[in-house]
Amino acid sequence: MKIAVLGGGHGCYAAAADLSEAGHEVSLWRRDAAALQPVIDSGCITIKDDEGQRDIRIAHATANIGDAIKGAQLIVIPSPAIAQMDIARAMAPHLTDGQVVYLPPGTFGSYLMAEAVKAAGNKAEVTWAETGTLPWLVRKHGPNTVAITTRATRLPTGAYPAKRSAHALDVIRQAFPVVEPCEDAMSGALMNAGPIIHPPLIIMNAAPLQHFEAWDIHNEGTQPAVRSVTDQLDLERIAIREAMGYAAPHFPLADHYNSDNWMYGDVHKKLVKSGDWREHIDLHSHRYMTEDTMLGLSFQASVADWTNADAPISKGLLAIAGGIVGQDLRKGPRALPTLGLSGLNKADMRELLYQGKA
Ligand SMILES: NC(=O)C1=CN([C@@H]2O[C@H](COP(=O)(O)OP(=O)(O)OC[C@H]3O[C@@H](n4cnc5c(N)ncnc54)[C@H](OP(=O)(O)O)[C@@H]3O)[C@@H](O)[C@H]2O)C=CC1
Ligand SMILES: CC(C)(CO)C(=O)C(=O)O
Repeated sequence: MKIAVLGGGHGCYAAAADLSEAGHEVSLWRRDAAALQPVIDSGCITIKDDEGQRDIRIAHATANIGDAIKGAQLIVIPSPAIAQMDIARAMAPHLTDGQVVYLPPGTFGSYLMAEAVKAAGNKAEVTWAETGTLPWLVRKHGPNTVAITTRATRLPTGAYPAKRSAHALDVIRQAFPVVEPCEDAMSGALMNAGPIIHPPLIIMNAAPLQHFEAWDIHNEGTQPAVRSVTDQLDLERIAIREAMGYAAPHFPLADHYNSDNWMYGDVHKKLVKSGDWREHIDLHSHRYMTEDTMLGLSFQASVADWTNADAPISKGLLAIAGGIVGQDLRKGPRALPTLGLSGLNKADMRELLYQGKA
């Protein structure tokens, strides 16, 4: 299948390499042309994983987004949510009927990006979908080398508009056989693990993160108090899902630590052992704050308000994060009131997510 991968981060390079190795014809686009040059020059991305090290040929690498998207059945955007609106605007002139765009993970970006593309004047019948995590635990080890700690074993995925879920899932499954359907884009967004795992990790580790040059939030940064707050935050996410009427499995994050039922299987020990997560995290600019907290947790807290679900941990963490960055994160860019969606009743919200905005 022809697949476009959009973005320049760890996940995009893993996507381009893995999907190429699986036999797909991949076009990799990133906005930073100079940074892409090593891939263009060598024609390859090197994978390091349990199978060893190998060079994978990438069919196309380009800084022209129109060229990357042309003819692609599937467009995969494994980029942080903060990149989504810029990428939507850059893609808008080029999307065509039948294409499927997959956001692993999404942060409700499938709804926002679809509407941004329509607002830019492109009325093509494109289906958007999102899941709860990146299909790889991965860090770059060089300008065209990725170290993949593991791959996802389950990818719960919701589509926007949900009436085209079957088409979206059929296309995505060709690239990601472990995809599992969930109700709609909001259900997919409420599977996102980033806003659950990262806010407690960065807020409760704020002092060591600012004191030490590098700190491993998953190793010494994950103490019982942090786990306990994370578990409570995740129970709030699940209560919100239930208040929305979404069915189990809810992918409790505790499974990531205790079992092999979660999206990556039993991998937490491997992640800690890799040493790749001992890093410098700037509390103002790192995506754990700008993506998972300012967008993702703010979205979750607003859905809690909208469904009248009790969510003291979500709101408490959001308030402290707001204190760190000096902003009222209740009014974040993805909070339902900011999106103009908080006035809908549940039936109208369901209809919007199923049919798409008229
Ligand atoms: N890495 C991991 O193991 C995991 C990641 N995730 C999630 O997966 C997603 C991808 O993560 P990861 O790959 O690590 O992210 P990165 O932090 O590596 O992504 C950074 C890249 O995003 C691109 N980018 C940033 N802003 C923009 C923009 N406005 N327009 C276009 N491109 C932009 C930049 O490309 P350029 O340099 O070309 O400007 C940059 O290189 C995130 O949502 C993350 O939360 C989830 C679980 C695990
Ligand atoms: C590994 C994981 C799931 C937790 O930090 C992640 O999201 C990341 O590193 O970006």
